[in-house]
Amino acid sequence: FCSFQVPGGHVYRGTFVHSTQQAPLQILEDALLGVDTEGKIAFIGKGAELDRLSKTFGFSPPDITQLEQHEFFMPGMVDTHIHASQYSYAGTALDMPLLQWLNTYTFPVESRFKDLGFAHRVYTQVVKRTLRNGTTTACYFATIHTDASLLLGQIANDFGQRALVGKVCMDRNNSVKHYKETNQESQEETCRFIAELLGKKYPLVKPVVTPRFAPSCTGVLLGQLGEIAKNNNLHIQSHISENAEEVKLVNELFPESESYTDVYHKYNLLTDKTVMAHGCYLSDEELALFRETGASLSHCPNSNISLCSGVLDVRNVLKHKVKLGLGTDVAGGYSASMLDAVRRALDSSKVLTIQDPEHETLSFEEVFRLATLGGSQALSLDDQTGNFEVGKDFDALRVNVAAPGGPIDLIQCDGLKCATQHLLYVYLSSLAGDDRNIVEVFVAGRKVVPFTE
Ligand SMILES: O=c1[nH]c(=O)c2nc[nH]c2[nH]1
Ligand SMILES: [Zn+2]
Repeated sequence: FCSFQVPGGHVYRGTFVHSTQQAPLQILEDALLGVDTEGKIAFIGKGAELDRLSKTFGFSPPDITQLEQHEFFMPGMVDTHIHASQYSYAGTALDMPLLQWLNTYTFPVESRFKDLGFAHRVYTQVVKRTLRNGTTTACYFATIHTDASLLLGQIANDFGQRALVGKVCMDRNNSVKHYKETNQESQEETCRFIAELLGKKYPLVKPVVTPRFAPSCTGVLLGQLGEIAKNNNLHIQSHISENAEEVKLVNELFPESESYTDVYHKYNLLTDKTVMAHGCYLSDEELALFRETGASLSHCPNSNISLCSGVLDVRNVLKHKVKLGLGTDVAGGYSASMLDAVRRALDSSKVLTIQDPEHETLSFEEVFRLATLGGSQALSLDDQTGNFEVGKDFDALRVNVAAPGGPIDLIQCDGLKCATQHLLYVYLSSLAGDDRNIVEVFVAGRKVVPFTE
């Protein structure tokens, strides 16, 4: 804590809400939280401990930022799966199932990212939009284009977002001419992407090895990407078992494998730094393999519904002790906001309960954890972010539930002090709080929203 010094550091006083391993929702009323000069949480204590904390950490009362009534801090949200390139057509083209949707809309749009001007426009918009909506950490798919993917890394760094960035790999695609690589190109460009992105030494932006999904990659490429990830100790992301037709196709393309999960496992693509999107049709045996390897799942409920793909049984995934976070999956998911992912996750769980009253519906507290701590665990970044533990980076949203001009009327709280749990509930899951309620966003202690320019 010796690096803590006001004015370099910062102290906040007010209500903090976050999740821990033990509790999906912990509410800390009148807490004091100090951020050191490196952007890490130096201490978190009670307001009543002001004297002791101010002596230990060397700050004085005027240095403290006091939250207003109806405000709280929550951890920044972690989007474990988003296609930055597809933000260019988010909100449209949701009238087909996955494989036809890819061929008809997705591949033609993604092929345009050869144009760096177009890439710059879209990538700037998606980074700003997600940050403004409280995504402090994003795990991005870009496209097959190395230079445009590097540009996405630069833009995330410039705006101060924590990000994993993947140059997409695909050496199999018969539908859109030129939107594929040879096996050799994919391997060489992946190596160039990794070397150049790591060479930038961005503190919060890292490369992630990104085979698009098994149907877009030959076994040879999958094996090479497994090697590259292993040799460089890198994250891996892809898609798995999203849609029934896709699962059938994978069984046909990889007849020697026992399951979709087995395909990735054979090529060393399931590690404790792997995140796979969807997983709607995984068997219990496949989930057991996820658990054994430490690989995680990204639950993308908006996309699952929008493309009529399936409904992930999150409760079953959690029972298997598989790490799980939430993803927007733009543009299969039409919203880039993690608040939407929270609501869709709750709705999807309720659909399962309608189908089977024995199903144990997810609580809003559990989904809150998935959007924050769960996501950081799914990305193996929970040593750095996900909640307000001393030593982690201060990635936080300052939320004002009653923000002027915002979408929430706090009728039930008229004249009363609202219970924090009620405030969080109306903001997150029922009264559709949105970016108007997120008055400030911090990543690693730095205020990144409102934007400075
Ligand atoms: O939702 C999805 N979006 C994609 O871009 C994609 N590619 C393979 N599988 C996919 N699923
Ligand atoms: Zn996806």
